[in-house]
Amino acid sequence: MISADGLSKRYGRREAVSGLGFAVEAGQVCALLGPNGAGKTSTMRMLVGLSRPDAGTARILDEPVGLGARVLRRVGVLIDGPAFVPHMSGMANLKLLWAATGRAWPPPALDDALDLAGLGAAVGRKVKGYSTGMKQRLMLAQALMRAPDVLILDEPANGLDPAEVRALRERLAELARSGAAVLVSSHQLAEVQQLATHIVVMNHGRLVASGPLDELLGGEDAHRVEVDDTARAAAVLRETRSVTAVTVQDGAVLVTAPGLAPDGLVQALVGAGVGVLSVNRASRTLEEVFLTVTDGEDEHAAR
Ligand SMILES: Nc1ncnc2c1ncn2[C@@H]1O[C@H](COP(=O)(O)OP(=O)(O)OP(=O)(O)O)[C@@H](O)[C@H]1O
Repeated sequence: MISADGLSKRYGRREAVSGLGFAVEAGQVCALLGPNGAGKTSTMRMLVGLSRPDAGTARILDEPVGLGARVLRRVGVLIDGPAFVPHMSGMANLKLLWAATGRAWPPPALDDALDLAGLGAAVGRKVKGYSTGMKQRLMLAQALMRAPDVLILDEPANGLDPAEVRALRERLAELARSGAAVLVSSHQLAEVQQLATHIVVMNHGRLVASGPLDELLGGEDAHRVEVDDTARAAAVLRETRSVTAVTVQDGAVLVTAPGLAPDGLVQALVGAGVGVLSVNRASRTLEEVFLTVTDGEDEHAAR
């Protein structure tokens, strides 16, 4: 539903996005992650036709994207924020933005979108009196009111309080369940871990990791094994069939072994004379994965 193929963008001599490729299918909530300046916003702008790639293609629902492309009517977008007219009410601003689509008022999902925005009577007040969070929620309402098949949201949780973040998460999950493809950028890794089904991680404009969240976190194939001799255990496991990765960390051995049950690991170790104290599932946090694939670059979400 959303695809980037060889997407590249330069600003002067700086290459903001380099040969980026990924896809988001219907039913997926994909989080686009990366340290500050990694190229997330530049990528999203190209995906919705707000800027032209220097190379590569952006497609939505199998159609190439460009400024004013028809397919964009089916996309809910929150990037940089729409320019609300400050002396008009929230509702009048929504009407104005909707008028640009050439379709009759009201939009198909207006009530749900307003519900999520939770502005209540304030939707009738002038936007210039809105707080940052209220403006952000009005922006979300404009992205969601069209009942989009595709959502592309740049840091949608910015300025929202925890209850609002949760409501947003639930709504995005609901939209994905009903067949939408959702791409969100975020710095809030703990939040992303609860929301995303897939992740794409960028660093310095390039793709550094992508795939289903479960797989990237280790899934069922990763184990943490406590033994009496980590060096020997690591050597034995590296020679064991099905084992694809072995690392020693904090006095334990982390093993990835697709298709091998914990019993198999214990047998291999005990058979080689290594004492096994415990074997547990070793899923990593998204923060650990993020810091590993971005070489620990500053990430303000790590707070
Ligand atoms: N219009 C522009 N002109 C010049 N340089 C730009 C422009 N937009 C972005 N850049 C540069 O391109 C790089 C990628 O920026 P981008 O905003 O896409 O990153 P980001 O991952 O969204 O960052 P953040 O998480 O801080 O929002 C940065 O080095 C940025 O300074």
